[in-house]
Amino acid sequence: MELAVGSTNPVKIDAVERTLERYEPTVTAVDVDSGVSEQPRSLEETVSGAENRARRALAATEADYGVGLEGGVVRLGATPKLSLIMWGAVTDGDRLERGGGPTLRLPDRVAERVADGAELGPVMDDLLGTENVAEAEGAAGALTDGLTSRTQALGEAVAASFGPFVTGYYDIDT
Ligand SMILES: O=c1[nH]c(=O)c2ncn([C@@H]3O[C@H](COP(=O)(O)OP(=O)(O)OP(=O)(O)O)[C@@H](O)[C@H]3O)c2[nH]1
Ligand SMILES: [Mg+2]
Repeated sequence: MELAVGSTNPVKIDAVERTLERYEPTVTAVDVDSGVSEQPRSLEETVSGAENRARRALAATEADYGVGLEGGVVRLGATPKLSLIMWGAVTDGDRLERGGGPTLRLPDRVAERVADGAELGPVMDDLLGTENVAEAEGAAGALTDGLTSRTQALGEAVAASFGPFVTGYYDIDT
């Protein structure tokens, strides 16, 4: 199975390769524009980023499927707290399916800076004293003491958005 992923971040490529291992995927990383801000700030913007990445990656290749993954932040609850969300989109050029990964609350000192306009990755690096944690365990790994990782978390979004293409359960949808 040939897959085009709309990112050159190795963590995203790895998440797709590992999750879809059963289908013996050949994965091409495509440097596409997400069409949304570097740090999406709503569910809609995050999902749009994933959709654009999936469509643009497929359009740039001869792959069977285009896959897009996007991380964003949303406000949850009454207090102005931010949570990290991860969404995926998969298209075969005809249908497009979406699916989400986990949601993790951000610590207040991280959320405050992201709310002020900063991008999550660099803020996490500052907090942890790391370089490019977004290409390693990610905020998802750091905030759970390694109970999950960015690869695993993104993998859930891949599974959720790819499922409709490989099961028969959606065939009766209109
Ligand atoms: O989904 C995520 N899970 C994580 O555990 C995580 N840790 C950090 N970030 C940051 O969230 C922002 C948007 O992410 P994003 O989808 O634009 O990815 P990215 O910028 O790393 O790659 P890409 O844009 O080159 O594809 C970027 O500031 C990332 O650094 C994460 N996002
Ligand atoms: Mg990005």
